[in-house]
Amino acid sequence: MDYNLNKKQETSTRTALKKMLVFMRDEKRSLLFAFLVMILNAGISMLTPYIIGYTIDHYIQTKEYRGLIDFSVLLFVLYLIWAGTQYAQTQLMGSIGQRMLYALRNEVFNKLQQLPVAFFNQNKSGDLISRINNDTDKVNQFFSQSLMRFVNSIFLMVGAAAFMLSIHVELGAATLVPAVFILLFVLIISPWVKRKNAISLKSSGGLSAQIQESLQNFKTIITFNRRDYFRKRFDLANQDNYKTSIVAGLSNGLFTPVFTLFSELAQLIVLVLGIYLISKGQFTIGLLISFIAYADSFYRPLRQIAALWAGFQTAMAAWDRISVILGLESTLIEKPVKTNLHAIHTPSVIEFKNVSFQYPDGKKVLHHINFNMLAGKTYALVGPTGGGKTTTASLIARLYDPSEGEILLNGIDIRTYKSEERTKLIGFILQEPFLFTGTLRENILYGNELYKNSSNEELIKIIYEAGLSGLLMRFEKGLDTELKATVDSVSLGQKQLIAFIRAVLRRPKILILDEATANIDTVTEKLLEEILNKLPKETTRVIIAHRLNTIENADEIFFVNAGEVTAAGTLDNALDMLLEGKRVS
Ligand SMILES: Nc1ncnc2c1ncn2[C@@H]1O[C@H](COP(=O)(O)OP(=O)(O)OP(=O)(O)O)[C@@H](O)[C@H]1O
Repeated sequence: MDYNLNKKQETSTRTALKKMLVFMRDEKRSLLFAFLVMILNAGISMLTPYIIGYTIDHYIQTKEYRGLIDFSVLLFVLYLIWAGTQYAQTQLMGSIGQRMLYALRNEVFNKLQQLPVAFFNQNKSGDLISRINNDTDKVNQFFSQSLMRFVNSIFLMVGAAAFMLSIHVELGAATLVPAVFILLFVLIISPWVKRKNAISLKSSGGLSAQIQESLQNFKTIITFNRRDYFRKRFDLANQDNYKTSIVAGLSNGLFTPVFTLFSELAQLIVLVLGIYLISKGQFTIGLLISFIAYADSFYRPLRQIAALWAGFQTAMAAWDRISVILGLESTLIEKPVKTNLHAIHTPSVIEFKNVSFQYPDGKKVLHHINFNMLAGKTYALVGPTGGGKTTTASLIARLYDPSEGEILLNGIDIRTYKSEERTKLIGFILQEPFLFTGTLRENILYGNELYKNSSNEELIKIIYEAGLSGLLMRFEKGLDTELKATVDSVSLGQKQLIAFIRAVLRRPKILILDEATANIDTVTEKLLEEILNKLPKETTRVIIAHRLNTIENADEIFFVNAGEVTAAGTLDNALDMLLEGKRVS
């Protein structure tokens, strides 16, 4: 499956909105309450111009000041309620927005946890971080700050239009004509504006990926004195971001002047037609004052919508970028179990049946491979760089699924195992082990359900029994040694030791070591070998190594190259195959 997020099609605003509404289901009650408060607020805004017009016509022009006082008190009370509801809706929508942002970030992050390795191969982490942080924030900004004003404006407009039409149908209709042009303008231009915003957000993601890449590789940059290279690349990404942001800004800025122009036109229509009607005796001054206020109540929110519309388009573009992640499904699904797990008795712990594999966008790495591995045996995978050893091991651990063929784990299709079952059975020490920020204890118990509640004393005893105490002693503060994910506080060799303890303590049935001793001194390597020998006798070991001395005790050696996995027989044979120049084709 193609997981490249930047190749995914953008969706229409309507589809995006529909998806967003599904996401808002948990906030239904709070939103309903906020909307009720909003209606009350908008209702008061609608009523006050009418009361003012009424007061002018009935009490000021007739000089009945008693009524003027009563209506002034009424207006004051209404303004107080208006202020209270204004505050309440800001608070309500602000907290709904924050809750949604929290839930949205969680949802995106959880989705990332479910996606397979292929997804992370195809997307840059900087861009993903930008989607989780920047894009969710754009959506939140719209929700917490603009949505309320947006809806409020719509209520005000509908109310104002209704009042205008009920006071004088012809004058009301004439006042609303410019709004029709505004609507047409919005319909025509919005998709283009959204696209410009999407390009700008994509470029922000690219910039973030660029920053992340150079921060991650700062040592190489300094060693090769290639600061200029990364500066240039950064400069290019920054320029692109600058240009696309300017275009997005310009397109966003189109709404306000057009809206303002048409709303001024509407005011002009009201004044000219209104005065004409008064001169004909068909309208009163009080009604005209109310009418002007209503026209303002209609077009002021419209101008506000103009300002918010750009934010809405940005939020929709950001939402698109988030929802493509949420819409992804892992292709590494669990197949329904076809066979009773206990019914199968096979000596093969792993079996490749006619397996072919190709990376998305990559070439075919394995062609119709068949081999099997027996319980308790040690297997070595050797071959030239880029030959396909790590790929073969990754398939054993189901980091990917074969493009063709089948892999059996204990005689059953590996795809039928639940991920927790499978990871319990298979331990994989990667070429570049990753440590998390935390203590050594936390790092070695990562993903270990067996000992997660053991005390330090119990754990030390377990480590001792597993023969791992020699490795633990390499760390001055033992299990309490503080480790950091980003800082080189531990050497690569030490990281490999930690990954080794981590994998062995999970007591897997298959232990895969991918160049796991490449950065370890010979004495420690001997120690690792002893530990490997101490593993329960049914544990299958799969060792990938370039240093042939590490695999001399293997029961079987597979030569992996040019799409093939061939049993090499003896170590000498494997050496010959390597020297015979059987390089990657
Ligand atoms: N994530 C990936 N996407 C696309 N192609 C990949 C990916 N990982 C590896 N490859 C390609 O697959 C082929 C086999 O790579 P693999 O890492 O399995 O080789 P290897 O034998 O383990 O090499 P090494 O000894 O250097 O670790 C190479 O041509 C490599 O470029």
